[in-house]
Amino acid sequence: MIRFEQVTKRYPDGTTAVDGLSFEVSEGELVTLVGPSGCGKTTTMMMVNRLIEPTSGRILVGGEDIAALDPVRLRRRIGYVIQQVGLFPHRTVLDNTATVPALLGWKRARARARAAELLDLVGLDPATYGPRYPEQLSGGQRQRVGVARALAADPPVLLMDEPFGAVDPVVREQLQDEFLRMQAAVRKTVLLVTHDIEEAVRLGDRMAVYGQGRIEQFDTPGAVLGGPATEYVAAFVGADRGLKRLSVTAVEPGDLEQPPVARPDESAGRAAGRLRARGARWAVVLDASGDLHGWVGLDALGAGGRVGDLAHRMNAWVPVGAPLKQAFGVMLQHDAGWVAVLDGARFLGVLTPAKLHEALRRSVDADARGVPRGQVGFDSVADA
Ligand SMILES: Nc1ncnc2c1ncn2[C@@H]1O[C@H](COP(=O)(O)OP(=O)(O)OP(=O)(O)O)[C@@H](O)[C@H]1O
Repeated sequence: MIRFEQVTKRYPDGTTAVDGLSFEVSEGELVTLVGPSGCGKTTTMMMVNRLIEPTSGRILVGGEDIAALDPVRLRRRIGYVIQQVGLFPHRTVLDNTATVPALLGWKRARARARAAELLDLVGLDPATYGPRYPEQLSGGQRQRVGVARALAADPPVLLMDEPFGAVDPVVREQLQDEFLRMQAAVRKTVLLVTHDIEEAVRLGDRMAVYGQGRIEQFDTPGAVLGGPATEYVAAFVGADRGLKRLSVTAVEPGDLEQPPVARPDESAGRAAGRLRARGARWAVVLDASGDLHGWVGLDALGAGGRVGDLAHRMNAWVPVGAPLKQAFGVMLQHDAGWVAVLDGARFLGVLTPAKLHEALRRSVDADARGVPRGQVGFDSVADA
């Protein structure tokens, strides 16, 4: 969808911002460009919508050499989100969002209807926020409007330059989550510039790690963390890259242990006997179709009666396909030695710290062997 062929940009003062860059972004793929300040990320991105012209080489978008296209028409096919959102202060949020459709000559009613739909998509209620002015929004909300505006004319390509850079870490993570959910639905071809390695790992289907004006490694986050191509990349991704892998490795059914099971209508005494026989201290409570009802401890079963009346709600759970990092977080939050893994309402098993470690090892080994990351990703989380 976006293809760089030996692209070099030299500024008039002699600075070589990018040097012989070649890479390709597939349709519907999100590629993050990450690297230290001044390494050429923004220059790379701005050559795609011709805000900067390359010195040599070719860039193709949708198979067409963009040098031959009218820049204004090209830009209408490319959404652009920047850190200083650049909303028009005297226009309402709704009109800001409708900017590009209006430029494209859409009828006012249609442009506004589309803008309302987009605000909704980025999590802003159009009735509440549409009539406001940008200064009446928080930084995170402004950022969302920036994304909505970029998507308004439904461009196939989205360029994002540090789109979540201007907000605090908590809001930032929230915006990233929302963006991933949205991207799973709209599947744009996205180039996203960031200097934050965590963000690059979290958001990218693949990531390009920049050295000075060059890409040092272009691969899935798992592969970059598991096998940095150069010393430089290893230093850049950091000594804690094992930890970062938690974000890109998914919980899979094969990682799970099966605790004893009790039925809600079963007598407490019978269930307690089974637990003792297995040397277990608790059981999951599942109904006949395998849906999770809760859990029950051996101590509670001493009270007698029916298991269903003694069971606790299961709070420590994650959907299958969730990143290990999320599972680990839930484990810590509930101070539990395990976390239940569900497929919809159906109970699949529990992830224990030992199994979490095994899963991490599996992903390191798989990447070392060059095996693709399977179904790892956030779409599966968003769908769950
Ligand atoms: N108009 C210009 N004239 C001369 N040099 C420039 C110009 N714009 C950028 N550069 C230089 O080109 C190099 C790459 O800049 P670029 O903005 O692409 O980096 P970046 O990786 O996006 O950095 P940052 O993360 O700080 O935004 C830098 O050395 C920068 O100083």
